Amino acid sequence: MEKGQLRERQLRILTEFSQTKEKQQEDEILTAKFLQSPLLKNAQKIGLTLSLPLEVDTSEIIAQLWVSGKEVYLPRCLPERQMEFTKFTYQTKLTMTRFGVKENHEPDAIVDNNLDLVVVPLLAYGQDQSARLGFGGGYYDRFLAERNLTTVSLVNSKQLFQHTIWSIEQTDIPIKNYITI
Ligand SMILES: Nc1nc2c(c(=O)[nH]1)N(C=O)[C@@H](CNc1ccc(C(=O)N[C@@H](CCC(=O)O)C(=O)O)cc1)CN2
Ligand SMILES: Nc1ncnc2c1ncn2[C@@H]1O[C@H](COP(=O)(O)OP(=O)(O)OP(=O)(O)O)[C@@H](O)[C@H]1O
Repeated sequence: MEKGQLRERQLRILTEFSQTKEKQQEDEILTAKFLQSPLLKNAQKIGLTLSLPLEVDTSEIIAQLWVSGKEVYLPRCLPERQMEFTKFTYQTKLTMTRFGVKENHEPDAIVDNNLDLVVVPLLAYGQDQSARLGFGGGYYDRFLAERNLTTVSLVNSKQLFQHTIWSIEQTDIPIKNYITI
């Protein structure tokens, strides 16, 4: 299957799922599993996103990372599909982007891409090839291609595929670690 075709299908399925109690329950399980994950133990600087409703909810994770004294970094999109991470605290001023997520575009933002762990958002995850399907901007593939960072994805029941049923590209970076329900 072409990526674009599966992306459209996943957007529809995940939007529908986002309105259910099951989605909320899965978010809670994924949050708990992530917070207990050995990947987090020695990680101080964590990169993750502010989730859209159709994505795995990251809000409680961010709150708990702050409580445990870890540093949270959010991506911001730059020209030419580049991306960088900015430090996120309760005081950070955010502005809404056309994509629909808030980002820190303040001139004094603290930029740091040397993260200990990056939680990578997705629409689909193919277990057999550690393959990831995202929104199609190619932001994470470009970002990860330039660095050797530890990555993990949180994958709910609608996002999980035992077999990668879409055609992967040369530039797709596998996400080696995943946590699912
Ligand atoms: N919650 C969340 N934040 C995230 C991501 C994500 O997947 N989830 N991203 C994961 O990568 C980055 C943003 N990804 C994007 C992916 C695609 C387009 C995109 O297709 N833009 C269209 C124009 C849309 C518009 O401006 O109306 C385009 O460039 O053609 C934009 C951002 C960073 N932040
Ligand atoms: N490192 C790269 N260099 C040049 N082009 C790239 C690179 N990585 C990805 N691309 C291109 O960017 C486009 C979008 O990539 P892809 O469909 O994999 O995005 P995605 O991983 O779903 O999106 P995102 O990471 O933004 O969620 C593709 O045309 C792909 O070939």
